[in-house]
Amino acid sequence: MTTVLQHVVRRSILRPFAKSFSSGSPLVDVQVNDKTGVAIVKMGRAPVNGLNTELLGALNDTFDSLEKNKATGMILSSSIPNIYSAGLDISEMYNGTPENLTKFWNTLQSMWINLYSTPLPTVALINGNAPAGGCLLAMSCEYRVMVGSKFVIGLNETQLGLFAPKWFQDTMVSIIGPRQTELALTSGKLFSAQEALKIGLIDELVASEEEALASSDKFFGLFKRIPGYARGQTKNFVRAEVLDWLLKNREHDTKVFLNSIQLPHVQKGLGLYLQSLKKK
Ligand SMILES: CCCC/C=C\CC(=O)SCCNC(=O)CCNC(=O)[C@H](O)C(C)(C)COP(=O)(O)OP(=O)(O)OC[C@H]1O[C@@H](n2cnc3c(N)ncnc32)[C@H](O)[C@@H]1OP(=O)(O)O
Repeated sequence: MTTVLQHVVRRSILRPFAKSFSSGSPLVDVQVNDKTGVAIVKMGRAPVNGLNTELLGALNDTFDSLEKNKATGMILSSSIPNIYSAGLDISEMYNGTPENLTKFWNTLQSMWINLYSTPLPTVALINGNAPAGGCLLAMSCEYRVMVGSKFVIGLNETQLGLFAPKWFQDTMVSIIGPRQTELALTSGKLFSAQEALKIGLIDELVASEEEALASSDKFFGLFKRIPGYARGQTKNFVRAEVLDWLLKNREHDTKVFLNSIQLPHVQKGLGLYLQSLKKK
């Protein structure tokens, strides 16, 4: 079993920076700024950046490669207008075989572990709606900037007859605290941009992507004179408790997911929810 400390040390080693970069997937576009070394990673799985096994795997590979190629920071955003991510692809969870469901969940776990624990400074540039898994992606970054006030963000799983897994919940608790998380999660609340700002679920609300990029630059600028090793260790110690739970409980977490998602009433609810989305 990998402990948090082994994980931190392994991932904090510095390597030389390469200027060009390809994500290797048509679903993820990566542009690295030659001057700053900051990578803008844009999800582009039409129509709504549903997080299926392929997109999750492509994100995971991208995070790995950015670290190996020594990017200096990462902005996680979307190339789909008005959508950050609609969260987990419900089609993957509806009528899935145990094998496919297991692969899907394990890929999600790996992607999250990589994103949550990366020593790179990370910004979520939230340029669209970010329900459920979309909110998880944004919350796993260190700084959140939302562009425009018309979008919503939150963990709405209970509205689908599901529950946010412990590590989704813990990630939110680390940002807005247990009281607000309990209120939000039990009611499946999707926060408006203004509400999210007020509660601290997002750090900034700006009017344009240009402003969001300027805010990101400012955030990355905080670390100009901080040695990467010291920053990375500090980040991971702050995040250790949340991360450690999943590192130690991956199999248990997968079993809980498989048992819950295959319950007949849960499957029925997912089917109805999918239908309601398609009927719109
Ligand atoms: C124990 C289990 C734990 C884990 C549980 C869950 C975690 C999750 O992440 S579950 C996903 C929760 N997500 C949502 O509830 C969001 C649902 N989607 C929306 O609210 C809207 O689609 C959205 C606001 C994101 C975008 O709205 P529109 O731009 O108006 O698009 P449409 O609603 O017309 O959707 C277009 C197209 O995409 C399909 N779609 C939408 N979301 C999903 C999804 N999460 N998974 C799969 N497919 C999705 C939707 O059905 C439409 O399909 P077509 O009609 O076939 O084009």
